[in-house]
Amino acid sequence: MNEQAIAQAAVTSLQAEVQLAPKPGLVDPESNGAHRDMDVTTFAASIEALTPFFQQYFHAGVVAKTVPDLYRQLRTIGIAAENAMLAATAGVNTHRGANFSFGFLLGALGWLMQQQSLQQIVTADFAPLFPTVAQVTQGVAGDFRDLEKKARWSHGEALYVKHGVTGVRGEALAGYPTIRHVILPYLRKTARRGDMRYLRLMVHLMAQVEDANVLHRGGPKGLRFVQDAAKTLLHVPDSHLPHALRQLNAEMITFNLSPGGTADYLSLAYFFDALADLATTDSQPD
Ligand SMILES: CC(C)(COP(=O)(O)OP(=O)(O)OC[C@H]1O[C@@H](n2cnc3c(N)ncnc32)[C@H](O[C@H]2O[C@H](COP(=O)(O)OP(=O)(O)OP(=O)(O)O)[C@@H](O)[C@H]2O)[C@@H]1O)[C@@H](O)C(=O)NCCC(=O)NCCS
Ligand SMILES: Nc1ncnc2[nH]cnc12
Repeated sequence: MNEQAIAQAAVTSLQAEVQLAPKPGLVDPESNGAHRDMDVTTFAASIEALTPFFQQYFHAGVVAKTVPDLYRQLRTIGIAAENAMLAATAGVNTHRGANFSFGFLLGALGWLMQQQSLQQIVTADFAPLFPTVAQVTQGVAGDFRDLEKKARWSHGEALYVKHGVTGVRGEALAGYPTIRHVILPYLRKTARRGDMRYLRLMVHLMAQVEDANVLHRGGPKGLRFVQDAAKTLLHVPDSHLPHALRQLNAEMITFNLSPGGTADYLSLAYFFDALADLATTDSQPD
């Protein structure tokens, strides 16, 4: 298994997410959703800037000697990656959350692959990866300490102080339960590839993810609106889903709501599908 192939899987996953349409409140080729400061070209520039860091995350895991060393290395790379992204997007936050999640997942995967092959990990439904991520990210808990001393809070820090919401950090510390218990079981049930499979996954995620972006913009009422609207769409047939999603997009633009966390989980879903494909191709005799 070469490092480049795994890093490239992350790149193509982010590209696939932006191209998927229609995504209520989010950027896609049809609509910029509830965003005045970004479009598909902003995301293309962001992905290009992040590309070299994905291999660095994975390689850091492959060569790490201890988990604390790996954590420190990943956060150092992560800050450099975030700065490169912001330079490429003129300061617009396209993928801060995605960079965070891909960074720790790629690093944990590299660490795990010091002992196991990708085929073994995929055959086990990625089960060993989640406790490994939870172990590697334990240092993230420090992000929640002494926040009252900080002059400025990020959106996530403010949500933690005001509502006790832990956002993407909480997911990482818990070993990404949304991937393990929502995304992967869904992907295993729906073998068909294609947009409808991911649009339906998006609806499932919007119905249950405590999306920090939606909370930041719309508060608990905004989050309830998005989750209730998505629950309704769970029962819409495939033939009617694109139209219903476009209608919800119009409403979310009106209310200025954008489920950025759900978008990142879609990227991660494409990524786990790509890893399963890599494991399959890698196991086939030449
Ligand atoms: C840990 C950081 C991500 C710090 O960021 P922050 O403190 O803001 O953390 P959160 O708000 O908790 O979440 C950050 C992003 O994570 C995504 N997200 C939200 N909810 C969830 C969830 N429940 N589970 C998983 N992921 C979630 C989301 O990211 C996506 O949306 C952003 C784009 O949408 P937009 O609405 O434009 O966002 P903003 O511009 O912020 O809002 P507006 O001003 O426009 O209204 C984009 O980031 C997507 O990826 C959340 O935004 C991390 O930045 C950090 O610590 N960085 C330092 C470097 C580092 O350590 N990296 C680790 C590498 S291993
Ligand atoms: N397509 C998208 N639109 C808005 N925010 C996002 N964050 C990640 N992907 C996104």
